[in-house]
Order: sequence, then structure tokens, then C-alpha cells
Amino acid sequence: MNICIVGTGYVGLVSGVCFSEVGHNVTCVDQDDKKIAQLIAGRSPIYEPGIEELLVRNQNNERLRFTTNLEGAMEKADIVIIAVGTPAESDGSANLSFIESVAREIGHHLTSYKLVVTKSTVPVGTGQKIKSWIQEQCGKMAFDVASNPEFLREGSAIYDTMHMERAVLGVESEKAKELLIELHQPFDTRLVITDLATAEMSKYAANAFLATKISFINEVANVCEQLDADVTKVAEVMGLDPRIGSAFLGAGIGYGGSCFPKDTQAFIQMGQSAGYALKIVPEVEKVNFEQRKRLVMKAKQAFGLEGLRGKRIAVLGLAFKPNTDDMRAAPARDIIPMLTSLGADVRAYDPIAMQAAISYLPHITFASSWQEATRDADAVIILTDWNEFKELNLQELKNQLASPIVIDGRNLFEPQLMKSHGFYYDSVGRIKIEIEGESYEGTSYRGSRLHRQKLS
Ligand SMILES: NC(=O)C1=CN([C@@H]2O[C@H](COP(=O)(O)OP(=O)(O)OC[C@H]3O[C@@H](n4cnc5c(N)ncnc54)[C@H](O)[C@@H]3O)[C@@H](O)[C@H]2O)C=CC1
Ligand SMILES: O=C(O)[C@H]1O[C@H](OP(=O)(O)OP(=O)(O)OC[C@H]2O[C@@H](n3ccc(=O)[nH]c3=O)[C@H](O)[C@@H]2O)[C@H](O)[C@@H](O)[C@@H]1O
Repeated sequence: MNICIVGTGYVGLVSGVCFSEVGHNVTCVDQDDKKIAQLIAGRSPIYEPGIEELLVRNQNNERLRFTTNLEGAMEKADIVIIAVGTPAESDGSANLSFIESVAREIGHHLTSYKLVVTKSTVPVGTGQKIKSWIQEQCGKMAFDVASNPEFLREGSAIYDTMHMERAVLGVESEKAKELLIELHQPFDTRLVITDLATAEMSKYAANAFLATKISFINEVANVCEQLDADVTKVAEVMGLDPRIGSAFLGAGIGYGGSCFPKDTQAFIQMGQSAGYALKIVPEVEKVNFEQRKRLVMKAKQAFGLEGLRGKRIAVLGLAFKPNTDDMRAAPARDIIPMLTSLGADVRAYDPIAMQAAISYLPHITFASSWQEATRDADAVIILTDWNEFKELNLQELKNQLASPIVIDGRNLFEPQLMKSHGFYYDSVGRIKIEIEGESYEGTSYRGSRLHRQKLS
């Protein structure tokens, strides 16, 4: 099939390389000429494991092309896919201006039948709006619209697309249905065929439910901390029940990223304008933000009465999750300013996201390795569960630090292991490891260099 994809962000680009990999002819269009030049040169503007290999291979075999010229790209296409951004407005609703301008451009260039498919996450009713925006430009020219929301995750986007668990085909005509079935045929996946509104709603419902699972387990974690229970074991037990499932029961500092925060907000707005005020999802958001604050409190608590003023804090991890350089709504962007506002001197390291982080976090120091970040630090705070951090040599880490304090927002280490290495270790929803003989007035460890000397 001949496919034109408009927008080469995560969704457009990953769809482009994967659709061409399975044999379709794909032309990706973006208005950003620098991005297109970079892609033509075989370099991916996003960090995503495996993407450049597919990018180069499919450009070489001429199944994948990049251009800024929508009109030319549409000419031979059977399907035109819209994959531009739908960022949040200040009230949380989805901004549809990119969608509208692409729809109008498509309408303007329509010279033969096309199926126009929306992959961007859009509120229910947008498919109908897209139809009228196209119609206003193209008059009587025949076309169909369809909704085909995207479920890939950043960091495993190629795998998720090549092994998609399901595809939702929201259609209004037999022809649209047949074309979308043909598009998905090489993926051998389960197809759910619906109307437009149901397909659009399914995307928000899925993201809101996953966000709910995360906030739910975070609340369980907070109660576990009060009662000396271990949330990771609780999650294991819960997850073994197939009605619950083990995924997305990882307690921590709450979800971030380009989608959960914006899609939960848009879902709330959508409910409100449809006349139903959602009750669970607004609480999910509140719990999510509280989790960031709780981690900062843990860091503060570690220093007791001394507080964080003047403390040198090493932050390990900036991206909202591992295997991406995406800093959109990353927890680090909430947590680091809280730390600096309490007087902490932050030195941060991330294996991949540092370049992307600089503009969001201008007042901190960036280190080129975890060793440089932690050298002589008064405490380490872990914000992203990169493998590099899971595999840290704990003895080396301890030797680096001025005081052996680890505040772990991602539960990377076993508390007992940390105890055996002599760390003060506070994670999420698990027993807190304190250093014997250092407790006073509710404070467990004073992280001053003086105290370290006393310990050793
Ligand atoms: N990032 C993700 O992992 C996922 C995103 N989504 C949804 O997919 C949509 C796209 O998200 P991202 O790929 O992250 O977007 P993005 O914002 O990273 O990229 C959008 C791209 O569209 C281009 N663009 C904007 N207007 C254009 C126009 N008129 N003509 C040509 N190109 C234009 C921009 O230059 C940019 O390169 C959003 O609705 C998002 O919610 C859905 C699932 C996963
Ligand atoms: O609509 C989207 O854009 C995408 O949003 C998420 O994908 P993504 O944001 O890439 O990443 P996730 O793996 O879902 O993680 C989101 C956040 O939740 C956090 N998380 C995840 C799982 C968990 O158990 N605990 C937890 O705190 C992660 O650290 C991260 O900050 C969904 O998983 C995708 O299905 C969806 O397509």
C-alpha cells in the first residue's frame, strides 16, 4: 500500500519505519525542514532503540521517504495518516490547531479519493471535525475519515508497533474498513472495528486506566510505609491475579511523559464538556503530583533538622522513563526545582536525556557520568530506572559519597542489600533502612561530612 504520514514525531516516525519495514511504501511529511533533512541523512531526531537501523534500511530499499511537500506525498497515497501533536491547552483540553491545519491542507490538496486516518490522540468528535475541515477545502471530492489511535510506548516503540496487541479501526464506511484491514494485515494483530467516537474514546480510557493503576499502587505504597509492609510484594501478589495483571503496578514518583499527564487532563475536560464530571481521574492526577512531593520530603527527612540547604544532591535520571530522551512532563522537572527551592545544590546525570534536559533545568549542574554526579555528594536521588543505575556498583557508589544516603524514587535496590552495604536507604512503599546509632528526634541520619567521619 502507499501511505503518507503527516508529522514525524514519535508516532509518525515509528509508524513510518515500521509500516515500511513490513512492506508498505511510506512517505513521511513534516513542516520542520531541519528534521526532514536529518531523517534523509539517516539520523533519527528521537532516541528510540532500534529506530535508526530501520530508518536506514527502508530508505535504502526505497520503501521509506521523507519530504516537506505534502501535496507530492499525497499524490499516490491510498491512506493519509495524521500524526501531529495535540498538546494541552491551559485548561487541560486538547489543542487541535495542528490537526485542523493539517486537515485543511489535506483537503486543499485532495485530487482523488483518500482515506484520512487520525493516529494522534484526539477528543471524541474530532474525526467529525476533521471531516468538515477537509470538506470545506475540497468540495465534492470523495474521501473517508477514520480513527486509528496509537498505543505504542516510548522506549519500546518499535517492538510495540511490530508486535501490536490490537488495533482499533474506527470507521464509517466499508471502503475505509477494508483499507485499514489491509494496512494492518502484515502485523497479524487483533482488530477491533468500531465507529469513530468509540475508537477515539478507547484511547483516553486506556491511558486514564493505566494512569489510575499507577496512582492506585502509589497510594498502596504510601499506606505500606505507615504499616511496614512491602509494596513490591503486594504488587506481585495482586499482579498474579489475571483479572488485575502485573503491569503498571510499579510504585514510585508517579507517571510523567508526553501522554498520561496531558491525556488525563483532556479526558477530564472532555467529560466536563459532555456533561459528566469524572471523579476518579482528577484524584489520580492529585495522587500523582503528591508522589513527587513525598520524595522531596524523604530527602529532607534524611537530613533531619539540617534540611537540604547547602546539601550537594546527586540526581540520577532525568528522562520520564528509561530508553528515551523525552523530558516532556518528566518527574525530574517537578522534583529538581523543589530540591533547589529548599537550598539543595543539584548535580544531575542521565545516560541520554541531558541535552534535552538543559533547557528545562537551567539552574543545575550536569555531570558526564554517574561517578561525576555522585562524587562527594551528600545524598543520591534516583529519578529514572535506567539499567545503568540498576547495575551500579554499590561499594563504588558508597565510596564516592560524602554521606551514604540514597533516596530511590524507582525502587531499584533491595532494602536489605542496601543495609548490608551500610546505606541510609529510603525508597517507595518499602521499609526504610536507617543507620544504627544515628537516630535522634525522629531523624534517622545526619548527612554531614562530619557524621560520615564519625561513622567510619
Ligand atoms: N509520543 C508518544 O509516545 C505517543 C503519542 N501519541 C499521540 O500522537 C500524537 C503525536 O505525538 P508525538 O509523535 O509525540 O508528537 P510530536 O509533537 O513529537 O511531533 C509532531 C510532529 O508533527 C509536525 N507537524 C505539526 N504540524 C504539522 C503540519 N501542519 N504539517 C506537517 N507536520 C506537522 C511537527 O513538526 C512534529 O515533528 C499526539 O496526539 C500524542 O498524544 C499517541 C501514542 C504514543
Ligand atoms: O499515549 C501515549 O503516548 C502512550 O502513553 C504511555 O506510554 P509512555 O508514556 O511512552 O510510557 P509508559 O511506559 O506508559 O510510562 C509512563 C509513565 O508511567 C510511569 N510508570 C509506568 C509503569 C509503572 O508501573 N509505574 C510508573 O510509574 C513511567 O515511569 C513513566 O513516567 C502508554 O503506555 C502507551 O500505551 C501510550 O500509547
